Amino acid sequence: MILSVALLQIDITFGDPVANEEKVERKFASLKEKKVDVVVLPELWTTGYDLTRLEEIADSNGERSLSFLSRLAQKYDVHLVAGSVAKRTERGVTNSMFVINSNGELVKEYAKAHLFRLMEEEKHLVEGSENGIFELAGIKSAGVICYDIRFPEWIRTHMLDNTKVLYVVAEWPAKRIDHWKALLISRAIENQCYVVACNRVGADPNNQFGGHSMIVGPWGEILEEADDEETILYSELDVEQVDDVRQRIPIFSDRRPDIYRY
Ligand SMILES: NC(=O)CCC(=O)C(=O)O
Repeated sequence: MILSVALLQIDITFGDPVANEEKVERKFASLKEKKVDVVVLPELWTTGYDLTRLEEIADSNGERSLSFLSRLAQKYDVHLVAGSVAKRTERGVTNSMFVINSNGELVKEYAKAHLFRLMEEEKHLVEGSENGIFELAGIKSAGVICYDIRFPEWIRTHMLDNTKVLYVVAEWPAKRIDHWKALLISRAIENQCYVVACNRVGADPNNQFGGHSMIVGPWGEILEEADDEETILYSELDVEQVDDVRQRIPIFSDRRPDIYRY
């Protein structure tokens, strides 16, 4: 089975959900003529890291973003791994990913589990504790958010039941872009899965963001990589390749959880 993906590597207007929705709408209109199965957006694409104004700009229960995304999914007949948005909930604001199918239905919601202190997330956001596993386009998949990729044990938790595609949405700064690339390739090799990773570009008052959105294959090969400009990155994933690699080096059946610490 071939899965065709399009990653919207965009700049994000700081603290301005309306401007960001307008941009995303324009990007959808410019998607290639050929059929795309899944469109991926970056982390916190409605607000950016304008965390001190979340009181004002976070999305109440995600309602506004869900309605916007659901309309786009239906209009363009695509599934969405819709980055993440600042969602106001009863227990605080979460950094939440919405996965929406082409009928406009919410398939999965995942709240970022590991908050990133270097960008002061822990002062303004509350963490999630549920996994990001879902099925999309008939493929067992998982989604995580940015800093989460530094936790191989969390990613492994998502990959144990034959998950084949790992989506990563991010606002990863340029100064650590070498870590971004190495971590994505490592997560693909050690889990023998596709990694579909969408970062943002541009700057906010505190950071310059690095782009280099990537699609990595289950053998660790970079299939597509963007530079640090706004772009739409396309790729076609041959999902059966995951089974081939897992048969060649059967790490999942060779694991020794009886001797591991966690
Ligand atoms: N938005 C994030 O979680 C950034 C993570 C990051 O920059 C890192 O180095 O990790």
